[in-house]
Amino acid sequence: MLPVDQAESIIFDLVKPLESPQDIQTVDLPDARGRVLATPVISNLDFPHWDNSAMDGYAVRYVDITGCTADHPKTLEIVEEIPAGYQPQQTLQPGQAARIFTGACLPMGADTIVIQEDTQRQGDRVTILNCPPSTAYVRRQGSFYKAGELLLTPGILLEAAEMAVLAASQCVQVPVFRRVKVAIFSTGDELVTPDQPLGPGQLVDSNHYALTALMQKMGVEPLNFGIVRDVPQALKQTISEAISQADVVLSTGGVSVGDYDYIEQIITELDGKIHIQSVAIQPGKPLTVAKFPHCIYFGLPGNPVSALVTCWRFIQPALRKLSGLKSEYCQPVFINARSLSLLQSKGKRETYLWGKLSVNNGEYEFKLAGGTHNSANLVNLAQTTGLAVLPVNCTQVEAGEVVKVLQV
Ligand SMILES: Nc1nc2c(c(=O)[nH]1)N[C@H]1C(S)=C(S)[C@@H](COP(=O)(O)OP(=O)(O)OC[C@H]3O[C@@H](n4cnc5c(N)ncnc54)[C@H](O)[C@@H]3O)O[C@H]1N2
Ligand code: MOO
Ligand SMILES: [Mg+2]
Repeated sequence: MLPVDQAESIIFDLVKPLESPQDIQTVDLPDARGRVLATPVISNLDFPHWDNSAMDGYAVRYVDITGCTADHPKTLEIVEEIPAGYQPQQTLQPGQAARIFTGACLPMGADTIVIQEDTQRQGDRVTILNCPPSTAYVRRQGSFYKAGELLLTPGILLEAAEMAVLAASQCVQVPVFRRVKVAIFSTGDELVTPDQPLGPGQLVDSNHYALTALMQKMGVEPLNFGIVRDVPQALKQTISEAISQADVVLSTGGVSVGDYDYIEQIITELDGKIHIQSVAIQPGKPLTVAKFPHCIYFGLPGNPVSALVTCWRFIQPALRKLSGLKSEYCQPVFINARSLSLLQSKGKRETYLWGKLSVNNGEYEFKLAGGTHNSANLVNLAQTTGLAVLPVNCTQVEAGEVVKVLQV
């Protein structure tokens, strides 16, 4: 049994991120959300594009109003009104001001904005009652970003803020990495789909739904290979198709030591190289990891909790790396939280106990899910947001103590 951290680094090293030109595609801007940026984005626009006003008020020449106060006000002639989107026509001369609004271009000659609250208007004249600092409320062209500099770096996930940056820089065709293809199948003679009647000893293939949902959430492309019987020939057929079509294969079941557990044997027959056969993790011990020339194979344990916990712990970070995300975005997130519950483990394997991670009065808390903690019990896995981690040899964490929690 490999320690969890060793298994983690073997998996991470096996994964080679998408980076070749064939892995890059161009998508229309509206379709870029949730994708990973593949090449640097550089804009030929300055941000702000022009000197403009940050407030509604008057554009002035600072020299004209220096030192003025309510007791010693200064009156200026208004020569122009400049709403946003309008190109100023006048250059301010001594003693002149322009009415200006937030986001509107600064007229030539102006260097400072006086907010309208500090003024009094009389027809085409304005009296300045308070002198702001020089250059107040002026957003200078290029002060946020200079054209030609790096705007967005590759390997980032495109979400709301990045979409705004792309749109603002008029990047309407976005270079992104293609979606990673993940083949999913479940193995077991006992399995039926949710719509089939349950015969004696049968069980619904819930793993398919768990894994597909997680893959959809991650933005990868799941390929559904269905349920495969515990028949070596059928398994061999499915595995060879899956490894030829996908970047990653996720199967569940058939990786333990039972007479119907064929996965490792078939991987070997198909010339896959097995790197991991079991991990000192509870649940999830028989996790099997193998490499084919163009594909990584994860044989997840069949028990529903074991399948999902190994995915959260190992597969999600690996898929992030494969998708082209920078390594700083790939690591699992662990949080120190105060446990509200007594946590227990046999101490032999690194133990993951499921429950709710939440924040109370600014402090993270972990509450163990009620009911039975058994790798076959998927019922109390619902609503899990964190997995408390008890290291090997740690058999108990008292309620009130701090525990490391994997955020899921
Ligand atoms: N003698 C030993 N037996 C077992 C060991 C061991 O070390 N020695 N390890 C146990 C552990 S730990 C686990 S985890 C399981 C893993 O078993 P497999 O990966 O071989 O999975 P199966 O035997 O095919 O199924 C296990 C369990 O899960 C149910 N299952 C399977 N597929 C699905 C599915 N798609 N959806 C829902 N449930 C599924 C299946 O019915 C079994 O109950 O092995 C232990 N045994
Ligand atoms: O590893 Mo198994 O998942 O303990 O049941
Ligand atoms: Mg088995």
